[in-house]
Amino acid sequence: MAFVTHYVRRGFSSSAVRSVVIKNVTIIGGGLMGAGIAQVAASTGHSVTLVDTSDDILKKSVKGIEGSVKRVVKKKFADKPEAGEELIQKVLQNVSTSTDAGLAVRGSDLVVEAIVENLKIKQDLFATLDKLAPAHTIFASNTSSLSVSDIASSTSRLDRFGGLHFFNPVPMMKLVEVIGTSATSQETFDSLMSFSKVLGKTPVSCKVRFTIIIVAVSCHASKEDIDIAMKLGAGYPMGPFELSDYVGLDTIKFIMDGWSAMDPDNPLFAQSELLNKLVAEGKYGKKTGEGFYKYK
Ligand SMILES: CC(=O)CC(=O)SCCNC(=O)CCNC(=O)[C@H](O)C(C)(C)COP(=O)(O)OP(=O)(O)OC[C@H]1O[C@@H](n2cnc3c(N)ncnc32)[C@H](O)[C@@H]1OP(=O)(O)O
Ligand SMILES: NC(=O)C1=CN([C@@H]2O[C@H](COP(=O)(O)OP(=O)(O)OC[C@H]3O[C@@H](n4cnc5c(N)ncnc54)[C@H](O)[C@@H]3O)[C@@H](O)[C@H]2O)C=CC1
Repeated sequence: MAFVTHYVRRGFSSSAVRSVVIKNVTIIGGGLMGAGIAQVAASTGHSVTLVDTSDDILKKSVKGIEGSVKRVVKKKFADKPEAGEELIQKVLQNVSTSTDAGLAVRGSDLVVEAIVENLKIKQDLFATLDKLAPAHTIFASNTSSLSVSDIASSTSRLDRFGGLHFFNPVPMMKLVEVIGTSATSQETFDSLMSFSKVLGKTPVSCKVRFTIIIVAVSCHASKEDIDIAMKLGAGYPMGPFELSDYVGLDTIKFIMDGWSAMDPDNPLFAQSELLNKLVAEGKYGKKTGEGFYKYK
């Protein structure tokens, strides 16, 4: 572990703040987001351990990382194939995998959690890791919709806990939302901001909402018409149904159910029969080959 001292402006005054230099990162969850976060962390020189529940899933994650970094290289190093090959090798060397989260966090400066969007499961994971990770290790959740304070409450390191909300696809999307709870220390917050910048991202401190997706799944026009309207009329790169398939309908349902539980009378969060049906049939979107649209 190392510290740097730098100056931040808060209001009209500046104050010296230390932030943890993050070198070793454990990422829990090797799905869409975890694999993407592992890729960008590895390509910016971090030593990454990617954790999931089985070796088969992890093999798929690493294959996905390799495929994605090759896409980046094809664009970025079109004229410099050797530099491109070097980056591919660097990423693959910097990523190791494990099915033992407790073991993986032992040498970590930062743990980023990107598992299923379920409060109890995230709390249980962090409660276990809290007992095993070194005292200095910062914990961060990539949650889309849950309260970071609620997740952190299962640990005894409230000051070293925050949200790091990346966007999908992680290698392409520049934004990272850094979320500090009322208990997050300034040092932790600054460390998460610095880490995001080192990854080449633009960190901001704010909350996220998916009103467009929610309005779309509750709406009665055809999905094709809504997607075309949002792309051609509003300049969105993907329409809300395409984007829902891209995010994962299982994740969208976790988010909507969570908000519905918090605000049951809000018609925006009313159950969508179509969404429920697709999820019940295992049609989660692009990752399973079918969601609102078919991808096979
Ligand atoms: C749920 C949450 O909590 C928060 C969220 O993340 S919400 C989701 C936020 N994300 C968005 O809104 C994404 C909206 N979509 C987009 O920005 C774009 O459609 C996109 C960047 C995903 C793809 O770009 P595109 O131009 O539409 O399509 P596409 O031709 O597939 O990609 C262009 C290039 O981007 C790059 N690219 C796209 N996806 C990539 C990936 N996963 N890895 C690496 N490179 C990628 C590649 O260079 C690709 O070129 P090749 O196909 O030749 O490899
Ligand atoms: N899909 C998206 O566009 C975005 C998702 N998020 C958030 O990121 C998190 C992950 O989402 P995705 O990557 O899309 O999900 P995903 O379903 O693609 O991947 C989740 C992975 O976590 C693994 N996992 C589940 N429980 C685990 C445990 N206890 N220990 C280790 N691994 C475990 C699963 O096997 C799976 O591989 C969620 O909180 C989601 O809300 C945030 C931004 C965008």
